[in-house]
Amino acid sequence: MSAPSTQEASAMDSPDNEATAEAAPRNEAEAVPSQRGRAEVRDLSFWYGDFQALSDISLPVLDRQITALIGASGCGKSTFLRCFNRMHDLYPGNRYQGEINLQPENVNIISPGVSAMWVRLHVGMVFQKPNPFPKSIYDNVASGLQIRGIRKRAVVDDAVERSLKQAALWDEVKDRLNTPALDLSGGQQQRLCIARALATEPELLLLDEPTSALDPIATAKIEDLITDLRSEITVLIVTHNMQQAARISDYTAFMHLGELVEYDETDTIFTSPSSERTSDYITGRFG
Ligand SMILES: Nc1ncnc2c1ncn2[C@@H]1O[C@H](COP(=O)(O)OP(=O)(O)OP(=O)(O)O)[C@@H](O)[C@H]1O
Repeated sequence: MSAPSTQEASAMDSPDNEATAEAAPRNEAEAVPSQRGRAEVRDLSFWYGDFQALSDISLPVLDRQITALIGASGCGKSTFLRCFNRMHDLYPGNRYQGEINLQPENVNIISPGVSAMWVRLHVGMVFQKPNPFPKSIYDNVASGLQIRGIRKRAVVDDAVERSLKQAALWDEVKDRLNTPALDLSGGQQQRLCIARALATEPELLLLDEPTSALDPIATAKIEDLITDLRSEITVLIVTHNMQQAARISDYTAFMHLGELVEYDETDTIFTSPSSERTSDYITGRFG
């Protein structure tokens, strides 16, 4: 990762950013075993204008683990995820409160003193619908590196190959890297978007229902690649699919009406949740 600018460095040094990975988790996060946090969310609230969409959420996002966000439609899963790459900054009137401290830099990434561009270079995001640029396969994956000023051909070539391999797409595209990305199938396009996000070696990868637009075979390939990435990268994934959360995640956070109801190891959430609301949701009694 490149060093942040002076302004960003000073933001890191500010008292707002004193939380550390080892700091004692609070609220729901207390159930979590001691393990290194990639990000620590503390008392996060968020407003769309006058509407409060998130209330006082605290949880850790553990390093090189897959954390799933589940909950009924409108509970705030996407709103929560989008705080991590400052997507909400694009619209005036939106307001954050609290902290999301990214490690190892120990930067509160929702602090106004930290640039959204810096955050997006450290936190990658993949959306529900595949959205490749209308460029070649190679240029799609190389785009994030170019934004970072990395132009040396050999370095970019290596990063493109590594990322496409990580996204389990290399074997299918290695002989046609200069053909249009939009000629790929939907499932291939989504794996390309994952490769594009991985190319800048993000500390955290956000996935917002990455398989909801895909058929079961393409979905299985994406699930396999996410679980293969587990040893290398930290993943935060929104999913409507309970089976998917149970299959691929290590930890699960259940949200309801903008609040975090329960956060625990995925096995515990699905076999013996402590909240009746969680139990009702995962057994299909509501939502
Ligand atoms: N741009 C916006 N302006 C105002 N309110 C919004 C905006 N986007 C979302 N909301 C509201 O914020 C709440 C949370 O929405 P969000 O999309 O985060 O929920 P979700 O759990 O991701 O839902 P889904 O599973 O249906 O995608 C909802 O009440 C929604 O109507």
